[in-house]
Order: sequence, then structure tokens, then C-alpha cells
Amino acid sequence: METRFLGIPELAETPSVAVVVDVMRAFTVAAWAFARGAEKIVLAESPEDALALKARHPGWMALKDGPPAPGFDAVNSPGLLRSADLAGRTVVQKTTAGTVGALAVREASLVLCAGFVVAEATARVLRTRACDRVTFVVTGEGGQADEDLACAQYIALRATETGTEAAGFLKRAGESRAAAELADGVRQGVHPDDVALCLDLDRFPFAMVATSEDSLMVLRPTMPSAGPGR
Ligand SMILES: O=C(O)[C@H](CS(=O)(=O)O)OP(=O)(O)O
Ligand SMILES: [Mg+2]
Repeated sequence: METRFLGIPELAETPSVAVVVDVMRAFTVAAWAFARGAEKIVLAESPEDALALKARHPGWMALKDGPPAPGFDAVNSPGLLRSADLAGRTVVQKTTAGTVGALAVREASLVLCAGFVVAEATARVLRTRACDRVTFVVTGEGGQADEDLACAQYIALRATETGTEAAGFLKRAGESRAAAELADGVRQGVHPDDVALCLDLDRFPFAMVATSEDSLMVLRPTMPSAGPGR
């Protein structure tokens, strides 16, 4: 498998297969939303779009990063979302990095959104579909966020090699700037367990695939088929 690791500003052309990585916290939050019963997540271009989508669709809820904001029902925190009842709900999500990265590759033939919590399931999708060229979008800090790069590199190795040890990759993520900011209260809308939840390797058995539906980019969980194991 040929791999590239690019920041959002480096995405000059549409990749065929993209794995968009945001460990802290967008796609950890997305995975928790599905675990709590959400049917789908609509990735919004802006906070205004998120609120407009919510207004047009009774029953939909809106989530964004930062502090609690008028009109939004939730913040981008796995620790705060993990006790929510989202059964059957549609969640509209807008964040600084993760959702922007996914929308940047919306024309790709396969878009997976990932963090450590769905790492093995994501790698399994790449294996079973025999993807030979994969672009990993390192969403944070213009492609420099080490929690995202570490997760992307781990998934790439898991997709191709046996016996990849996660510990070193998780250590890097735990020592990243984002982890420090979450722990130190620099970021807003934070629960004390957020960093630990973002590093909870393979917490969920599903991968997350984003597709276009009625001109929206929609993320849904998918169970990888039982292809080649590692
Ligand atoms: O909520 C997050 O952790 C970040 C936003 S910020 O870096 O705290 O401003 O969003 P994400 O897109 O999940 O990295
Ligand atoms: Mg991030």
C-alpha cells in the first residue's frame, strides 16, 4: 500500500482513498455519537450552516467545538457526549480541523474518518478493500499535529503489517500539544476524561465512512467485513 500523509493545506488534488484523522477530538466524538445511538452525522461547512441544517430538519441536533454556544446542543467532547442518549438522532457536526479535513476530500471515492478508537476497524476496511494508494489527512496544526500523524501512521502499518505495537504511537499522541491543551484547560468544552477517551485504542468495532447524500457529506458507522486479519 502506497501511503501519503498530508495536511489539509497540502491537498492539491482529490485522492482516491482518504483516511481523515482527527484524534482530538472530532472523530473520537463522532465514534461516541454512534456508540450512543446516532444514526448519522452531517459534516457542516460552518457554524451557520450547522444551525441552518438543524432549523430545516426538526429532530436534528447540532454540535460544535469550543464552549457551549446558543443554538448548539452539544460540544466536541467525548467525555461530555458519552452519557448522551442519541438513539436515532442525526447530529450536525462542525469543528476546527476534523470536519474541515473531511470536507476537503469529499470527492474521493472512499473517505474514512478515524481516530485511535476506530483504528483497527479502519485498517481492516483498507485491507479488505485492498486499497493500494491511500492518502492520510493529518487534520490538526496544518498537518503537524502529532496525535493525528501518530494515529495515521499506526493505521497505515496495521493495514499492511502484522504485529504492529500501538504503545509508541499512543505515547506520542498522549504527549502532543493537543493533549496538553486539553489537560491544561486551554481548549474549551472539555471533560477531564477527554484525553484518555481519545487514546482508548479500538474502543469501537466499527469504521466510519463519509459519503455524499443529497449534497451533504454524511458520516455513518460501518462494520468491516471479515477479510484478512492481522
Ligand atoms: O475540539 C477540538 O478539540 C478541536 C478544536 S480546538 O483545537 O480546540 O479549537 O477541534 P477538532 O476539529 O476536533 O480538532
Ligand atoms: Mg484535532
